[in-house]
Amino acid sequence: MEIFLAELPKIELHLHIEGTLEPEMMFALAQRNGITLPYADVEAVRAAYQFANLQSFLDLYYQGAAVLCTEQDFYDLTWAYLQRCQQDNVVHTEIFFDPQTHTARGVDFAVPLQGIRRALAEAERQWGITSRLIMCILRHLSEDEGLAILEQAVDYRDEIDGIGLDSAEVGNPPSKFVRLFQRARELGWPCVAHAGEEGPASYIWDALDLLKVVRIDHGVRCVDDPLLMARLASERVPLTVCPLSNTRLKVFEQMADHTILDLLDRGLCVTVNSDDPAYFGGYMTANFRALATELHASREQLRMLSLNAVEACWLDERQKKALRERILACL
Ligand SMILES: Nc1ncnc2[nH]cnc12
Ligand SMILES: [Zn+2]
Repeated sequence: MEIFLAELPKIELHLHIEGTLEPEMMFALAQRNGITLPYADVEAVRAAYQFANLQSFLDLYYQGAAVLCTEQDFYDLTWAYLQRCQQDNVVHTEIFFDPQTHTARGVDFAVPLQGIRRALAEAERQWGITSRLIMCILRHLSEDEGLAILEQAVDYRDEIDGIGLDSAEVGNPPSKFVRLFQRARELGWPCVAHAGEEGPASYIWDALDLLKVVRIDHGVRCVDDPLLMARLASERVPLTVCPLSNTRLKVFEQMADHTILDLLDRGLCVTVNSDDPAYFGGYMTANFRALATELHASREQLRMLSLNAVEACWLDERQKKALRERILACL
């Protein structure tokens, strides 16, 4: 199984680049930028990663992101993640970034974008890893603040491939962002949204019907609503599920309780992703491994999860066909 897990070509569709900041890099960048961290050492950072829910994670995630200041910082962060992709046989990745987290600290809008883009281009050149970049709107902030950052993105239209919605879900429903997503769609961007991670199944309906997203990030709360599950299956709406994240943030008490394989068996287009791997204890292979060891997923199911990600990704049909063949060749 371990060889199969290593060799299976993987496609990642739910990855926050700020969530790949390993404690070692957090310390190195803090030192480089003259920032004092509220931790004595790397071990103290890791020890602090005990989360009760999404908000307790987000507090540390935004605090950690404050060490990212220059284009080189974002390049180094993204490059380290792409090296992990290479090791894990991730052949295509669609990455989120949160510009508002950085512009709020006085970092220019172009800085994260250009650092991330430079690393993505280098990984495609060196290793053939293809990618897309999705700009996320922070839902705990106002729609007007989100609209302002969306207008800044217009100047970089060709360097941003889609718009997403993340951060604190409960109390910040999709209905808060209808105008923003309408504007994003008018500008030609495909849209995605976190929905049904901690929030109710109704947020998934609203992300689809009000925001007209093409994928749902997480979406695991759909199990509470049989009508919604039937719709997701019949329309093959992709759900970018994040198993290790879900257990670390207590969306499921333990991996044995995770419903991803039930959703797969019911015909939903579920995929496996790592979300914020530096905080949740594992990158792509670790997420697949957790399903194999703790949910007893078969090779057929794991292959199907990877094929679903091909279906859900934003590559063109020719590239998708080539990826499908590589996955099906993996026995
Ligand atoms: N899992 C998650 N849910 C919502 N917002 C996030 N930002 C980074 N990771 C997130
Ligand atoms: Zn996420």
